[in-house]
Amino acid sequence: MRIIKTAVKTFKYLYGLRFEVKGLENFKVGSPCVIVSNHQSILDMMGLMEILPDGCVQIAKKELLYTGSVGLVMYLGGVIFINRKSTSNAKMVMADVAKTMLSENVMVWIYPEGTRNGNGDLLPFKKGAFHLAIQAQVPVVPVVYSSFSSFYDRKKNLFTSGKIRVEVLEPIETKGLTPEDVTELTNRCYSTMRETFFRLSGLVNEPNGSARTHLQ
Ligand SMILES: CCCCCCCCCCCCCCCCC(=O)SCCNC(=O)CCNC(=O)[C@H](O)C(C)(C)COP(=O)(O)OP(=O)(O)OC[C@H]1O[C@@H](n2cnc3c(N)ncnc32)[C@H](O)[C@@H]1OP(=O)(O)O
Ligand SMILES: CCCCCCCC/C=C\CCCCCCCC(=O)OC[C@@H](O)COP(=O)(O)O
Repeated sequence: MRIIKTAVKTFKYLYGLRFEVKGLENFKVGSPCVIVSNHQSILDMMGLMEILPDGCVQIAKKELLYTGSVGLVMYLGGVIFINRKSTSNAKMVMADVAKTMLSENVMVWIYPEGTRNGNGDLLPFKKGAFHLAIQAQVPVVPVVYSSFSSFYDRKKNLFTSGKIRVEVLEPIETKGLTPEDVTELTNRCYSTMRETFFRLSGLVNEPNGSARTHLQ
């Protein structure tokens, strides 16, 4: 993954993107942890590699394994593949990940929205990442990337150069939590990340829950 990271980090110069990063010290939890971040597009791969800590593996949809050389590189890079369409299968894989995290002292990076989302807000979170953290009794470390909408037109797949703000938030402890606490933990993480997303993106969180730029 270190090799992939070095290679992918250079792409930002190609695309004229800059990253403004805050809170990297929050990765130093001194133990495995589950990192959760918002997911807007394939460009997130650059954002991922920009701050990816050593000894951190990612959870990906299994379809990506069958994307030729990229799938092979991901496999060799230690990416864990899940079948999003089968909750029972995904649960089994994640239960194994909880054990491996502790035995091999690795962090796990998951996109709790479960899919790319360029709508200028966060999708409701899936609960797998939070079950994993509670099963392994490790902290959740939220990471938020500002909206790409200021420089990336998803429909035309075109983008100009731009700055992406990234914030690593305070770890959320799960020691002592049980599966009954998953919904509360998910919601707490969701609201903290959504608030940060609007702040970093210069968006105002309308009372009815929608978002608009404060420039409008
Ligand atoms: C030069 C070029 C080189 C290039 C090289 C390559 C460079 C890149 C390398 C890095 C690659 C990074 C790749 C990133 C790719 C990212 C993706 O693919 S994102 C899509 C895949 N990821 C996810 O989907 C993760 C988020 N999803 C989940 O966590 C889901 O919860 C799930 C585990 C998949 C289950 O799906 P679903 O059933 O839809 O989810 P829920 O509604 O949350 O759960 C339903 C139900 O089940 C309960 N539950 C969920 N998980 C668990 C569990 N682990 N244990 C127990 N119970 C679980 C949950 O609580 C719900 O029940 P409830 O009664 O409603 O509470
Ligand atoms: C066209 C822009 C190209 C920008 C290149 C940026 C750097 C790319 C680095 C490596 C390229 C290969 C990365 C392969 C991993 C792709 C990750 C990804 O974004 O998969 C989508 C998945 O999460 C969710 O799938 P869906 O949104 O549900 O379907």
